[in-house]
Amino acid sequence: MNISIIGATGYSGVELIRLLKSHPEAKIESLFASSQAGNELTNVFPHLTNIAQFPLEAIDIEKTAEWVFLATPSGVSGKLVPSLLEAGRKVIDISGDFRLPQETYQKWYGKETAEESLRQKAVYALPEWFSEQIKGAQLVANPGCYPTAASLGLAPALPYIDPNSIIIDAKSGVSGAGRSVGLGTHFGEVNENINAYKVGKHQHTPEIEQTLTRIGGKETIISFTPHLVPMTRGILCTMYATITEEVNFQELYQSTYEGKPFVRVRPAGSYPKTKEVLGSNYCDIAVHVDPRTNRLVVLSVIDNVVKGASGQAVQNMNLMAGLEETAGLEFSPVYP
Ligand SMILES: NC(=O)C1=CN([C@@H]2O[C@H](COP(=O)(O)OP(=O)(O)OC[C@H]3O[C@@H](n4cnc5c(N)ncnc54)[C@H](OP(=O)(O)O)[C@@H]3O)[C@@H](O)[C@H]2O)C=CC1
Ligand SMILES: CC(=O)N[C@@H](CCC(=O)OP(=O)(O)O)C(=O)O
Repeated sequence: MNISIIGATGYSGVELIRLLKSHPEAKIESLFASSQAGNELTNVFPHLTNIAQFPLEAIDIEKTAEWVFLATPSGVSGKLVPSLLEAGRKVIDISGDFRLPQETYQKWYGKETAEESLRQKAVYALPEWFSEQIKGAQLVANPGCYPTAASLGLAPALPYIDPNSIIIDAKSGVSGAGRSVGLGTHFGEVNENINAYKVGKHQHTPEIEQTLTRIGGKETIISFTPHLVPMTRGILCTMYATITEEVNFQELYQSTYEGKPFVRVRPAGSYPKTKEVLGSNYCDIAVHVDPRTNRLVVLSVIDNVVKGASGQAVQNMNLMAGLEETAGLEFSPVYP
């Protein structure tokens, strides 16, 4: 499979290069960037010396290979995808441009995206829940990082909780904000610090609601508060919901995710840590029942750049191509 990456010099782009270099069926053919076009990949990322030698090209649809990953900031793929589809490419979009209905996207991202008729061609690609739709798709919208951790963590419980009681308290490392320099991710601002941001207005709120509504079959409105924590990679979601029907949640989660290679339901009473999934495509989940408050507490951890972006994108490529879902992704987390 010949592959192009657009946005190859960002954190998800460079993670795609790492994963695809050791994928048994994939061959990276070309890399595209924006401000770095004209430069060499190893000038931007010296850690890839003798591993990946590529020029960084200015975006040119004609020069793209059959499989195209878009790892560009929001607002870019909405403009590129029409020509990519016309050229017959298979497209995996890591950005948020094709995840939401056009109007909802414009409201929450404050940007334009593709026409709704085109947007509807995209399959929302959370593989553990929508694999049948992903197989054979030409365009997939890779889920966001927080929506991946939150949706995988809450989905099995939906028939047994009040969908409008859900509270998601999430923490992310700074790589979630991308590689470009900004005051919010400056060392002096992040180190020895923790802060909430975008309370009540984070762009992943409607995406999580859309996914839970679709899986649970009931209109779901959530409270979602993300926090920035002083680490590089990783997301922990601590999620609360009122229980409406008593079931054995541990057994429910284990049976739901049986045969799903990248979701590991941890033993009852566990406290998964972000380092236990670092650099891997796993999402580790633990469920706790608090009988005093009648609440379910779910803990879910991922590496935001792998299961939250590029690893899940490769998992989706595997499904689209009819390969083993795990191809190129069977490695252990890095520890410590
Ligand atoms: N980081 C994460 O954990 C996750 C990110 N995402 C999403 O993935 C996408 C990429 O994120 P991330 O890798 O963090 O971003 P980065 O900011 O690290 O990288 C952005 C990439 O896009 C290129 N780029 C910048 N502006 C433009 C433009 N106007 N047109 C074309 N290309 C452009 C940059 O090229 P150059 O360097 O040459 O300027 C760079 O290669 C975003 O939409 C993000 O929201 C989704 C899930 C998780
Ligand atoms: C820590 C941090 O800043 N994370 C980013 C993650 C967003 C992202 O990846 O953007 P998409 O909307 O394209 O999915 C944020 O909260 O905005």
